[in-house]
Amino acid sequence: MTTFETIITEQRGRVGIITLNRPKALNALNSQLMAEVVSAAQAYDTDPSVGAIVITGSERAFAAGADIKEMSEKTYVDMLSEDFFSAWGHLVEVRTPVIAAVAGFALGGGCELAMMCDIIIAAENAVFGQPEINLGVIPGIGGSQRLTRAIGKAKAMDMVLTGRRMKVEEAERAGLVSRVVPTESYLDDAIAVATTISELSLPITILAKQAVNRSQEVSLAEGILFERRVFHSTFATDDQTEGMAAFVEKRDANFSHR
Ligand SMILES: CC(C)=CC(=O)SCCNC(=O)CCNC(=O)[C@H](O)C(C)(C)COP(=O)(O)OP(=O)(O)OC[C@H]1O[C@@H](n2cnc3c(N)ncnc32)[C@H](O)[C@@H]1OP(=O)(O)O
Repeated sequence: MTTFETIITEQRGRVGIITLNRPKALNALNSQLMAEVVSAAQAYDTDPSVGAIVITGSERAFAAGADIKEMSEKTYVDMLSEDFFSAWGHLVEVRTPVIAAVAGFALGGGCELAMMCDIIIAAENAVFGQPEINLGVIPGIGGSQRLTRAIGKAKAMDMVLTGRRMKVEEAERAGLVSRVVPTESYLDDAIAVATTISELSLPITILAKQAVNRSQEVSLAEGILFERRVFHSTFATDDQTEGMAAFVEKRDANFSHR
């Protein structure tokens, strides 16, 4: 068993849950916390008993950003030689579907962490923003890129250049979040979505995630070819045989994740 200091991990059924646990600092993301998040996510990713991962914070803050106090001590050469923030990118290499359950502040690195996940389930009190401009810096964990892809250049420019915060209704309209749910139940709602995914075929959910993610990287023609080849490959799985047989026989599918 791995003991973490700044996160709590728990498995419920086939769902692995990672809870950020720096409440006094509103879950500010320091290097240790992010290393622990990546390590926990990688461990769940290689565990066949886990079919979906949920990353969450507290009702007050998903995460109020990268840790400003940690960064304030650093020089340009520190940042360059440490390649600061590069290690956080390993989270997007996780193949198992990852859901962000966001309540309260999701600012700066908090918003960027949510955007590294595959689905964002947001509580009614969630607030998103990229306020780095107020600190004399710019987003550094993908915010200028992923936010622009998620909500378009017009709104992303507005957010990044003014540092303004976006309430959840606007975030949903803009396409940043997948679902808005009551604050009282946001974590249960996110776990329910994760449970649904985790009970489907794991190899097929991995392929589905890869296909959607490919659309962010390549041309439409290349993406469609990639999708078709991956679709063909699903016919090499037991779960394709089972899923289609279950439909024909009018029963629930019993996926073996093979
Ligand atoms: C630079 C890159 C690439 C990425 C970034 O993420 S930069 C950071 C972006 N985030 C921000 O600028 C938000 C900073 N935080 C705030 O503006 C406020 O804390 C707030 C609006 C989220 C909440 O304000 P509130 O008055 O309710 O609470 P505070 O007293 O301000 O905070 C409580 C406690 O948490 C510490 N805190 C909050 N955010 C951070 C952070 N990003 N880094 C480090 N520490 C943070 C805050 O200092 C306070 O702790 P102390 O009382 O011990 O100072």
